Amino acid sequence: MESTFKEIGDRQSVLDLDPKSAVGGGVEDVYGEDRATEDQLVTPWTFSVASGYSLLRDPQYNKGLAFTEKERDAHYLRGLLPPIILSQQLQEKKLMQNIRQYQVPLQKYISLMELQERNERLFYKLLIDNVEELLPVVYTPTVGEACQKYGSIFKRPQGLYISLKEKGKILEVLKNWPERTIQAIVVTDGERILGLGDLGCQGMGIPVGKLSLYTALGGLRPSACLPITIDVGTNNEQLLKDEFYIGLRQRRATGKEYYELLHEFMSAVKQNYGEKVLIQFEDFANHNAFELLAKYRTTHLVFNDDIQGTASVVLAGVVAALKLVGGALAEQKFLFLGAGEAGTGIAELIALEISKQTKAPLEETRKKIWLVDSKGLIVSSRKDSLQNFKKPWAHEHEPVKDLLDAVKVIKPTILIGSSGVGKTFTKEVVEALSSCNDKPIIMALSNPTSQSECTAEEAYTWSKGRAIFASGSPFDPVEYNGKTYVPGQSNNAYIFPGFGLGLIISGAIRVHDEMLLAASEALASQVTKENFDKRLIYPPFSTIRKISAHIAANVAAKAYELGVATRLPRPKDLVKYAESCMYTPVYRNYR
Ligand SMILES: O=C([O-])CC(=O)C(=O)O
Ligand SMILES: [Mg+2]
Repeated sequence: MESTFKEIGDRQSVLDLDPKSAVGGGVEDVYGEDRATEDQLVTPWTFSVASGYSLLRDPQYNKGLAFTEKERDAHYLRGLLPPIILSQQLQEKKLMQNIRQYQVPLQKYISLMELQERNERLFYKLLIDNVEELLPVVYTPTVGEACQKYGSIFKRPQGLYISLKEKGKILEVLKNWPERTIQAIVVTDGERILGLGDLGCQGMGIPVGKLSLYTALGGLRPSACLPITIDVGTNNEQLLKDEFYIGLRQRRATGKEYYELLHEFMSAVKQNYGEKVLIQFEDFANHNAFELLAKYRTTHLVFNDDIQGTASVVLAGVVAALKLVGGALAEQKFLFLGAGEAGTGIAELIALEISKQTKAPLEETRKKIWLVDSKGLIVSSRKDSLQNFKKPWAHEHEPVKDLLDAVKVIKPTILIGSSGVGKTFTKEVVEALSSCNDKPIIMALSNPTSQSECTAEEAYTWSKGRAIFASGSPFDPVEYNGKTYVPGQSNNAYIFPGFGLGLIISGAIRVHDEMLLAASEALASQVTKENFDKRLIYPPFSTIRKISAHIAANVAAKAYELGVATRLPRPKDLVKYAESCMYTPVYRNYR
């Protein structure tokens, strides 16, 4: 960055960023051992610029109309801005007014992405201060539509694209990224974007959105986050025919070709960024997701958000819901629609937790959990034809052809939708579930909203107001029989930002399942009496940074306990430490 500025012109100024002006006394955007590295990179909070003009065009440093008189004098900004000076607060007010004028969610998305590319601190300030309103814009459901149209709304690359063309050169490609200190990577191959299927290279919207949440909800520095899309082609015929499609125009590479590229990628990441860089696998198709996770979890700091992040958030919701409904986890009967990453991932984590609580072997606790896939209930007679990740769930039972029949014979207390297919919790299904439960727990997890197994309104109406309901994408509160019901959002966004923060502040080098249980426990413990009184099983997103600090602390504590934390000595108060490490996007003063 420094050299770029130096090269542009002959005039130079030194931007001296005053650490005292930042909330947290200047420790805000550095973590543990990386603190030294980061300080070296910007020592002492200084970098050179050629002109105010380039300063205004650098999203990391630009403050727009918030540059002070002194800064305008010192950094060649005179005349480049209108005379007025706005506070960050007023800038926020103006932006929110603008965004609210847009009726179409995608327009809001585009304007927020433009802000991110123009003034990063203002983007994050806005997102943090208006998280409940803006989360559905930068994240599900709108991000799904953005990916579908990414080819036409794409303006500037927001992450790294690694395609088959880069085979043999991935290390060089990583070096093209301007930031050297990377702490978190979210990577997709675009094959199963939310419940929308194969969007190929246009899946980039997902790693970009997830990493925005890493910063806004979990406090990671934006510059330490790297979104990556691996492009091995797409099997989406529509995209292949689309003249504006931005990815490789070929069908997906599979088998050896696919795994060699992925292996080169994983090795290059470790070589370039070290073993403490976190790699989050996101929205891979089932057939690769399980294999990649199994292969790399013993050599890299990785987790799969759809398998493990989702599992952790759902377990937390179930534990909280049982406080409303009564009964122990081990007494519940679970039925899933969908036996892919989310379904089997959640099922396994629940079985693990029951096993931990009751000391019963995992093979026994799994028997409380039943899964339905597109061919009906997963039962032992189907075992030979099942994919490996489904086999643990093939219990002894007569074949059952569909979800409705499965609800009738299994009589679950908790129904979980993880199929990626919308409108599958029909009136009959919800009524059958409600006929055997006073307070049926329904989780319709598939995203975006169009793929939700049912809507909040349907769940409350068909259960006659008795359901405890949560969904992957947000729904507005519902009026039913004069009462207002507020649905919960059971989305891995509650977990991954704090989870990642916990891994990073402890210098963890591996992810273990116990760490996911620790995250889940921390989230469930953040549901207050006030939330329960409203029948909420998750705390509101407005308190997410506090929640993330608690999750991070619990995860870090577990990492130390398991001996996979490398940041020594262990900070005494991990919650305080996590909070002190979080990036805050308040403007800094430039001397
Ligand atoms: O992105 C989300 O909203 C949750 C998620 O991981 C998915 O649906 O794949
Ligand atoms: Mg996902």
